[in-house]
Amino acid sequence: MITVDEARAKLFELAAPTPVEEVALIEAAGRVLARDVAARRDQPPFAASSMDGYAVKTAEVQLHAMFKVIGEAAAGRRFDGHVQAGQAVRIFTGAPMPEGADFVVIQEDINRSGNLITIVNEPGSRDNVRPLGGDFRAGLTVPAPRLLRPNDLALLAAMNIDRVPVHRKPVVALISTGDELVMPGDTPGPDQIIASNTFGLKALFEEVGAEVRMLPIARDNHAALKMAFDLAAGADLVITIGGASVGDHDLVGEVAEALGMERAFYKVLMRPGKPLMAGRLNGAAMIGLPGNPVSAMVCGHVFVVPMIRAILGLGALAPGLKRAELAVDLPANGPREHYMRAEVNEQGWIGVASDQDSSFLTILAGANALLRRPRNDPARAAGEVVEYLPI
Ligand SMILES: Nc1nc2c(c(=O)[nH]1)N[C@H]1C(S)=C(S)[C@@H](COP(=O)(O)OP(=O)(O)OC[C@H]3O[C@@H](n4cnc5c(N)ncnc54)[C@H](O)[C@@H]3O)O[C@H]1N2
Ligand code: MOO
Repeated sequence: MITVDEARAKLFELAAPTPVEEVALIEAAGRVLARDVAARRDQPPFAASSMDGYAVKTAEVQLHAMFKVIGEAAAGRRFDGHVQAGQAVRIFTGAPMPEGADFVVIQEDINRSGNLITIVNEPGSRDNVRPLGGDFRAGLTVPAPRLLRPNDLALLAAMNIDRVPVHRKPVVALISTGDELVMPGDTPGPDQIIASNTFGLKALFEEVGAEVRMLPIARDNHAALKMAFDLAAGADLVITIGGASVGDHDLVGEVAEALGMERAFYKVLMRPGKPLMAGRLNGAAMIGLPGNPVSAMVCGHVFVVPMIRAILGLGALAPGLKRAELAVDLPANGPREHYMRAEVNEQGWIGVASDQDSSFLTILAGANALLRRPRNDPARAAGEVVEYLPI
């Protein structure tokens, strides 16, 4: 058996980044920028007023000074003349500064009578002018790779970039396997349960930018599993759930190998998630997740999410762990790295769920963290600092 880190490294070897495609900026939220993009203009493209008020010459700004208003500058419509000594231009936020003026006295500090204004409050030294290119100059790059967040989209729009090069969304095919499974809403037979894993995993993988195809449930026989793999053709990543262990009906590895799967590994020193398998199948990466619902979700967080990020060009990085103080004592851990369902409270203390059964979804849904116990970690006392993966 290999360790969690070794398994993740082997998964990263199977994770080829998807090709680059161009999408409209309006579609680019959550996509991964694949090439540096450069601003097409300066922002602001002219010195602009940052306040509503009156544009004047700095040298003339003092309490009780008087000016004659000779025109107006609004956002989108500049004042064409030149401001001379003793003159002011009515100006609004975002408007280009008129030539000859380099200070905006805010209107709250002005008394106006007809075309005459007087500075009636101490105007201070802030000129209220945004210099040309103060935010960015043409040519400033947004470097790739970068997961495009809402703030990035606003920046790219301001840079006048209407199309962006991004990695194509990896297509993930999800296959539940098992005679016991029916879909939510169906009527299960007396020995059947509802397929739950695919729903959690689909949401998890879509959250990190994959396009997920949920395939029909495959029954526990060679023909059904083969058909499921056929339906998965074209996916970048084929993920099966269940049938990974050692029982007589656990056929996934057997069928995948008969179809040409080159195995990268089988079984990981991990709890839950031991019977994890991976390999390459017809040019796609293939992962066989264990069927236990919590095991499948934990493997999704610990392995598949980082792998999807790598396929998206974001690099081969383990998921970021955080630290918290233990709220309880913990016994020594065994030889498998343990991901315990846990809850971190607002004070930064972490407590573990009392039942760590790898099939209990109520406990997983109530957790906000997976507390990571390293292999053979000694007993830990309340107050010690431990690592966890936020979920
Ligand atoms: N003799 C041994 N038995 C088992 C071992 C072992 O080492 N020796 N490992 C155990 C561990 S650990 C796990 S985890 C499970 C994993 O088994 P499989 O991957 O073969 O999964 P199944 O047997 O098909 O299912 C296990 C469990 O999960 C339920 N299941 C499966 N798929 C779904 C789904 N899509 N949605 C909801 N629930 C699902 C299934 O009904 C079973 O209850 O093996 C242990 N056994
Ligand atoms: O993957 Mo299993 O959970 O170790 O029960």
